Amino acid sequence: MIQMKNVYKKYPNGIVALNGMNVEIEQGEFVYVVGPSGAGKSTFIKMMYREERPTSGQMMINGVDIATLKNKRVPMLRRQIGVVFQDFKLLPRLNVYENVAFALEVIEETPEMIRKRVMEVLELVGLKHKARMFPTELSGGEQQRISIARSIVNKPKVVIADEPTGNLDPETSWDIMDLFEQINATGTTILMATHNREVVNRRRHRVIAIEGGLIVRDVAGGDYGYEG
Ligand SMILES: Nc1ncnc2c1ncn2[C@@H]1O[C@H](COP(=O)(O)OP(=O)(O)OP(=O)(O)O)[C@@H](O)[C@H]1O
Repeated sequence: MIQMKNVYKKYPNGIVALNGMNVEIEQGEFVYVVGPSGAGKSTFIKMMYREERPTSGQMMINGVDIATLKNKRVPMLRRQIGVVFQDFKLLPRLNVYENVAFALEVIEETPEMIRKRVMEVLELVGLKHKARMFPTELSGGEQQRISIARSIVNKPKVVIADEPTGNLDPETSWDIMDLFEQINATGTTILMATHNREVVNRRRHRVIAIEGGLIVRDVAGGDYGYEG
């Protein structure tokens, strides 16, 4: 479970990105985070995997306050959380297999276990046959599939996605959404910041709308709610 209590974030340049946020997200929920540009969506999401720290307030994940978590404990936290970005962030010198295996190799799993699990997630995203290819040889949609495979290889409880369909055409975006729904159906929490109105309106889930660093709307099965 994710719980934010009075989370306030002021960047060193003086900008207040989060202005006292309170939210609770239960295990297994699918949550969209929407709002205008600069509203604080990315900052909100970055709090969840300790990419940024609150200036004040509590940021709890499964009972642990990650706002005050010691740096040496952060890798442990990140193992429970998968992250997917708009621009994929695959390592260009590693092939598909190696990109996905990387997260497991750093926690020293056995080679047999790594191989089995990597092939399993590549199969799930439909790209087992491209395991030896490099990121530059793949389409945007395929690269995003690989980054999703990488995000779930550790069997995290939560997958956090910041604009995962932002660089993809509409048709590919639906395929990517299907994958997130499939992952959610296994009990994994999905938290997704998005500007994709079509997706939010057609695949209904909880919607948290942020404006000026505050939650202005929080509705189960809500719509996108913004024009343009
Ligand atoms: N690293 C940073 N240093 C200073 N200010 C920042 C930093 N990151 C974001 N901001 C500022 O914090 C505010 C919120 O930014 P954030 O990226 O969270 O918004 P967003 O809702 O994700 O926007 P977008 O939809 O455009 O990605 C903005 O005013 C932004 O300029």
